[in-house]
Amino acid sequence: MNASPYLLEARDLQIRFGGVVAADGVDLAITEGRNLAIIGPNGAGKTTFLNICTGWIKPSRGRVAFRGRDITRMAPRKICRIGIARAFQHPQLFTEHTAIENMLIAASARSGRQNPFIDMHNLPERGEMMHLLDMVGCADVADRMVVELSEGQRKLIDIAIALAMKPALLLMDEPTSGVASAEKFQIMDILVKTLAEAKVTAVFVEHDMGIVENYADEVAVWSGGKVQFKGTPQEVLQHPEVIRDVIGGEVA
Ligand SMILES: Nc1ncnc2c1ncn2[C@@H]1O[C@H](COP(=O)(O)OP(=O)(O)OP(=O)(O)O)[C@@H](O)[C@H]1O
Repeated sequence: MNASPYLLEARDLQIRFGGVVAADGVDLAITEGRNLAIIGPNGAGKTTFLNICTGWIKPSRGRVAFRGRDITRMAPRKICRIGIARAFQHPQLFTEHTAIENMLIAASARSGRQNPFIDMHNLPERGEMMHLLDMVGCADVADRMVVELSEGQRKLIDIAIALAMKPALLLMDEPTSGVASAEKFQIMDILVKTLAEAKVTAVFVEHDMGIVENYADEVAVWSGGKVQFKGTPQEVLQHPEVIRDVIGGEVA
């Protein structure tokens, strides 16, 4: 039973790498259904937070709970199985395979059926994987080699792979980085709609304030290894310290 009102709750996270304090008492609560953007200057500890939540880094102090369950010392594979998926800044795809083949490779890994001689195209998950590609608007490129696709399409396929794990929470590092400006909003439209349909809450690190303003329900501002503010995009993006330290503009 989930005794916590939050989907994910981080309390007092601390980690240092040599002389660098990458998390210095991080406190953050994420509510189910409220997409959260993480913003902040380079080196503030944003990616470190995602790494702690996915089990890749163990904090020296503090606790992370997912649906009230302590996951601080849990292995990444187990964290993924209980409902936290991750998508990276650079999509982790096999570029010399087609989009559907990438989906089917992920389906094989999910089921633990990693036989190199298996007839991938006849896997029972093919229908499900085509449906996921369809959800992210990539069904028409299912048989195209990933190397031929745009960065935006690769990002969407990477998200479709993450959704194959049936997560409740998807953590993304800069979902629109490397995507042509004209394509960014289109990608985010598809992404946010797909995640809402799949009932997945998104947390995304983002440097583009236009994306934050349009697609986040809440924004957490990272600075010096901790969360300095949290609020709606309207509240946060007009905060004088955020304008000065993160957006880099003149304070009115
Ligand atoms: N594995 C590591 N070993 C040593 N130092 C690290 C490690 N991971 C992160 N750091 C350092 O910790 C600090 C926070 O890094 P992190 O990548 O979390 O910041 P960030 O806010 O995501 O930055 P950016 O916006 O540039 O991606 C940085 O100074 C970084 O160099």
